Amino acid sequence: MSIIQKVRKQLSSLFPPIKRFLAWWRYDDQERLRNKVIEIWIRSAQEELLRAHHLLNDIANKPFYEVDIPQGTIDWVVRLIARYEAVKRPYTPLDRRLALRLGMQAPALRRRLLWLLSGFAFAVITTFILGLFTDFPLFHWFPIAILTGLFFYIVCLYTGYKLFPFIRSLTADHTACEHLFHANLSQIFQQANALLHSRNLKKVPQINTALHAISYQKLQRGSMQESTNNTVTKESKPVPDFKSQNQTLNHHYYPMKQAWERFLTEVLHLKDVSTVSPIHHDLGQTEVFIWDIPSVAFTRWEENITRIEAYLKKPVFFIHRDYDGIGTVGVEIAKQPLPKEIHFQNVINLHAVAQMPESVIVGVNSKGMVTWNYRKIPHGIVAGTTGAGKSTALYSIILQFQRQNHLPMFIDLKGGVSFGFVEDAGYPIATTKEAALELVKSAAQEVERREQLLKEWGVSPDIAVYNEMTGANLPELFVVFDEFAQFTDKWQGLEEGMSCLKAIAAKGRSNGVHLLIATQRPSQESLGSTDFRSNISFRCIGRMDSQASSQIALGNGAAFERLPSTDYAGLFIVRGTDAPMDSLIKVPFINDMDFRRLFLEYRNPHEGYKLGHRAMLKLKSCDYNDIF
Ligand SMILES: Nc1ncnc2c1ncn2[C@@H]1O[C@H](COP(=O)(O)OP(=O)(O)OP(=O)(O)O)[C@@H](O)[C@H]1O
Repeated sequence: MSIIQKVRKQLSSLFPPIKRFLAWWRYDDQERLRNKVIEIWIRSAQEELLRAHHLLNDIANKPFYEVDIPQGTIDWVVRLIARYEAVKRPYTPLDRRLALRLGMQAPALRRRLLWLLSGFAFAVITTFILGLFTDFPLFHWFPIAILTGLFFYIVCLYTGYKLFPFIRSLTADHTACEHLFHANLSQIFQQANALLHSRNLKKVPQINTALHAISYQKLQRGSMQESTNNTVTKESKPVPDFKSQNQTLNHHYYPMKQAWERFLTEVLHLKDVSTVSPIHHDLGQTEVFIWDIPSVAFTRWEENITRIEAYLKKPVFFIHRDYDGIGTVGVEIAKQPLPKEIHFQNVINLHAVAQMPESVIVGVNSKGMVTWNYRKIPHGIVAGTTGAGKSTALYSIILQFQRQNHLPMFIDLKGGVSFGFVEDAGYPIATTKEAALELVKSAAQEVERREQLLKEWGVSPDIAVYNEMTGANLPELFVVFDEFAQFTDKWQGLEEGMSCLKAIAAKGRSNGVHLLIATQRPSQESLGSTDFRSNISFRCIGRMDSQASSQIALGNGAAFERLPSTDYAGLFIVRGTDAPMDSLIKVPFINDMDFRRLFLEYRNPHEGYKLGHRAMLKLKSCDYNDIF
């Protein structure tokens, strides 16, 4: 081996760590800091709630006359739970001072120091060079150095580490906070809340006092609001009073009475509809009409969702077969239509999303965010006619996969028009059918390899448990098809490709290999056999241009009948999410440029991961938490 080759070999072994260091320097600083802030935020909220829960537990285990805890402490517990009940997000611990302190301590400080030093060095070198060639008095270097240092420092303030927009986005982004709350705190909160309202604790006079104080305050606040509302709407028409808690038993007047009566007579062909009236429950964002009409079967309500929406001019949220277990049909109506457009940045906080490793946000319905848990429902399809917003839906899901450190792999047979750039961030992409076949084959091999690994380790259920037990870092893989029909056109590799896809669809869940398929026109041919289709249970279906396509995608005509024929961009019917079946959602909008920018901000942490091979090149992730 010549000397040059030896040197080159030595140097090449240096490159990966240098590359990794540069990637860390460029991409991870803010990410890590934000994750840390969120972690601290959640942890302190958790501690708070746990303290409250333990205290309530203590009280519950004592006879009520032996409770000698000061009233102030009990007030604190009751208020804490009431506050979390009203606003579902962690509270004060994320104050500006804390975040700022964190921000100042870590990378920002380091970066600013670097700028300052470079400014200083620059000034010294310049004055020295000037001194060499001219009779520039050298003692001037000191004020010049100070000025240049200051200049660089100001530059870094503007271009460097931006913390405030993050705080603003985190505190303003209520939905994301709610999601964080739901993922991390809801269980402990519910336990504490249930305990607080248990029969045992209601006997404790101190708790009663605290509860009364809170409800009194609420009442006062309510009456104040009412009086302000009255002054504002003095001239408006009187509104029927449905305030009595959350239901009305007024059988003569209920909201949308005329519309309902028309629906009952014209669609359900009932006579004398004035004698039937629903019980009305107001649930905040939605309202339920509970109908007790034995002659109308549940399926007739379900079949007529589109008509109900047309008569009431409001979207149906869900039809309950047995509302509250009282054997009657409950038609839940959203009070407001879905927003015309919601922007990705306002709904999805990528830093919060990184904390929820099993699910991604797909969109919002009338009650809030709708998520897809890909560990439970491993494969998905996004379909819709041209302009339905499939790409947008894919973009927001893919960005979330990426931030959760999973490994999306792309098959873009339009020659890489949509996803070609992902290569720049180190993600695999196939742009020809042959390459696609290779990718699909190696994904299927990966399923087998992982199956083997799980068997060897005796880990029965899934790859997440395997990772936890062995300390391995096997990423969840997502094979994303941009337009599936292009892959399933007749060609010689189709049969082999489809059999690999079937294997992934059947065995991918426990092995962490997923399919996400986008297509314009779902058909028998383009979606393959029924058993393949039935394994793809997450459905996100936009407007379809025919009843038949909707039938294939959803098993009913909803995507053709229920979704409007104009202005349908971003509206989807979803299945396999945490929302009720066939929920109508709006997908957040993100344009191509923003998607590209956000995607390229983050480099593939699993670069070099060899699919289907036993030996893997693992990028060892550094634990930079110690900077705190
Ligand atoms: N969530 C959304 N909210 C509002 N408008 C949207 C949304 N998604 C998409 N749109 C609008 O619809 C247009 C088409 O969106 P997109 O390219 O995602 O559709 P598509 O279904 O992928 O279409 P094609 O199949 O032709 O590629 C966008 O340019 C945008 O104006």
